[in-house]
Amino acid sequence: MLRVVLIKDLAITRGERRLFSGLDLTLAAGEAAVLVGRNGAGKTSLLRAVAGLLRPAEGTITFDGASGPMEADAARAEHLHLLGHQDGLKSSRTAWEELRFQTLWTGGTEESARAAAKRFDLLRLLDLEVRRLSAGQRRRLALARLAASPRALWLLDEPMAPLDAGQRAAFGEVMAEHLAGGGMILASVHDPLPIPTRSIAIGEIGQ
Ligand SMILES: Nc1ncnc2c1ncn2[C@@H]1O[C@H](COP(=O)(O)OP(=O)(O)OP(=O)(O)O)[C@@H](O)[C@H]1O
Repeated sequence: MLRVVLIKDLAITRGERRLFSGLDLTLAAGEAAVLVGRNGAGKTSLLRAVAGLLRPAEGTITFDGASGPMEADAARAEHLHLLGHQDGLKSSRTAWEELRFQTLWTGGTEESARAAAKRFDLLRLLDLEVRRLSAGQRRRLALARLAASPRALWLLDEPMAPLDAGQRAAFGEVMAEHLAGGGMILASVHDPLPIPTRSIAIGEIGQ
């Protein structure tokens, strides 16, 4: 089980532009941190770097388990879930086919997929093709997939954006349970999350 993510002296460059440098961040089991900053500051880029999809210009990102350092590729493959702006859902499958397939693929069970669908009020929508869902419904399906999969580190890129007030509250409860179970959350946000978090300013002077 992943217990700690350590980011040390990180710098990220896109094209010719240095987005930030000298970023240090430690995230331990049970903790949530939010990345805040203007549009284009580099919040998404940082999440992608933690997920291993973007190579930092400088610095290190390392992962520790209960018994010490973990190999980074294995830690990412087995313990991390990135939810980006694009929900990453296949549009021609039904909501249930997609939720079931992806939950099983990431180590969950049919029961956990069904429970997550209920949690995000998706039961009436499960027979619909993904392309027929609204933006908020698609996000709820992506969040159900997240909740149904046993992954310790949630990397969330503006997860609340298309959700209505009721669904934001429901997702807040799911996040709180994830943290209480030893999970970790690193999220890019423009609006606060409904859980206790630490704020990390991205792209400020000195970074
Ligand atoms: N492939 C790329 N090549 C060059 N520049 C890129 C590339 N991808 C992103 N960028 C630039 O990197 C910068 C940071 O983008 P990023 O998506 O990380 O910002 P962000 O803080 O998440 O912004 P927002 O709040 O708008 O979502 C932006 O200026 C963007 O144009």
